[in-house]
Formats: sequence, C-alpha cells, structure tokens
Amino acid sequence: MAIAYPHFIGSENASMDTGFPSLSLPTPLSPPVILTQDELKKIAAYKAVEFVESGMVLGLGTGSTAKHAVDRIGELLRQGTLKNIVGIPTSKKTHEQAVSLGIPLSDLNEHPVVDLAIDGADEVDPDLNLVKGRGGSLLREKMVEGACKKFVVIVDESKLVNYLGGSGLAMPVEIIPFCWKFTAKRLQDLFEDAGCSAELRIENGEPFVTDNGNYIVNLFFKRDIGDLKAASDAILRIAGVVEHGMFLDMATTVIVAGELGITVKNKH
Ligand SMILES: O=C[C@H](O)[C@H](O)[C@H](O)COP(=O)(O)O
Repeated sequence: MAIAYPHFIGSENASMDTGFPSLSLPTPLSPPVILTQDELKKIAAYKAVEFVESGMVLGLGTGSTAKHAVDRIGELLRQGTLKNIVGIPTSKKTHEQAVSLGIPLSDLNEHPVVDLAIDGADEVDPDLNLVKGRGGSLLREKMVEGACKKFVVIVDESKLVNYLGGSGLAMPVEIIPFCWKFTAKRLQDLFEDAGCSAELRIENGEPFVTDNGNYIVNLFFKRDIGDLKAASDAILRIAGVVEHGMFLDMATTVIVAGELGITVKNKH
C-alpha cells in the first residue's frame, strides 16, 4: 500500500509529563512523497528509538514494526552512538534478530525492571489500550512490557480503532493445548452478546504453537465488548487460558505514522 506522506510531526498531550522530550507542532519537512506502509512503520520505529539512552535495559518487541526498532538499536550500538544497552527480547524470533545484530541480551530474572520497551500493536484505541499478539508473542510481550517504566508503542495509522476488536480482526488468547476446544467454546460463550466467534489459529495446516508451547484462539467480535477490564478478568478466570492479547493501561506513549505525519500520543 502506498500513501502520501507526512508534512509534519505532531504531538498530542505533549505537555503531559512522560519523561520523553515533547515535539513541536508543526515542523515543516520536505515536500510530500509517497511512502509504503512498511516505510511508515520504519519511521515510527526510528522515532521511538530516539527515546533510547545508553545504559538502558530495553524490552525488544516482536513483529514487522518492532523489527525496524531492533535493527536501528543494533545500528546505533555498532556506530557507538548507544553504549551499554541490555535487551530483553519478547520472542524467540526477536532473540535471534538481536543476537545477529550483536545486541547484548538478558532476561527478566536478571533484570526485573526494564527502562523502556518498544513494540508494535495490532489495534490501538483512543485510550491507548491495545490488542497485541497476532504474531503469537503476546505472553512474553505482556511479561516484559508489564515490567517496564516506559512502554512506547509504534504503529502505522491503520492500527487505530474506535474500540478494541473494532477492526473485525483477531483478538488472540493463548491457551494450553489440553482440551483446547473446550476452552475455545468457553471463550466464545463468554462474549455471546458481542457476537463472538472463537477459532483456533492454524498455520500450515497445523495448530500454531507459541514460543511457550501453547495454542492461540482468535476471538472475532461483531460488536463492542464494552468494559475491557471486566472482559480481561473474565477471560483470565477461565482455566486453560494462559493470557490474552488486550494490553490495558500499559502503553505510556503511542507513535503513529500516517498520511499526515507522525503523531505522538501520551497517556493521560
Ligand atoms: O505477537 C505479535 C505482536 O504483538 C506484534 O507486536 C503485533 O502483532 C504487531 O505486529 P506488526 O508490527 O507486524 O503489525
């Protein structure tokens, strides 16, 4: 997909004390050019990496957007612009990428407090709640991003929704494989009022298996599920559920790259 690019870098709620530098609005850039969706992801990722400082413990996200951020961190380390970074990867895939880039790695056992995590998302609602995990990495992401002081989310504008589930695409739930149909049915029944259908994620004709050896059930909603906290609690009460892909009240900043430029949204 190609879209017209950015005439400015804008900021919403820039006066909020996020600990990040605020951006001025608007800042003229070069004349409009056409950028692909992947180029927009890269722009959001590079903007997020500006928040990285030497000596930080960094949560390294997973997915096509986060990949650009990890590449950029590796590049800045190689150049010597960044020093003494410790990365905590959120998936085996990101672990491999980080190793190939020479980024020093650790884990939450050794570094239980993470300074900053940068990751993509599948959906972002107006309160900066997220759906994540369409790449299957939601559990490790939630553990790492739940341990960080700052969580910067990077998306292109196609990820913005009015309410979670509003894209009509999957809201993933990680479950244990044992009697998965039973667990999937319980999840579907839980959201009957929202017209929910629950489908096991299949890849290459087989159930998709997460880095943790579990399955993913994708939930699709016809209507808004309403109270997200109540929905989260109800899902987690089902035996067999490991974690779900709603990341509520976790993002501190969302960087959106879109047709009109970059917008930085900070949590109230
Ligand atoms: O499990 C995958 C992660 O939650 C990703 O961060 C999310 O799916 C967004 O991925 P992408 O940047 O490829 O759209």
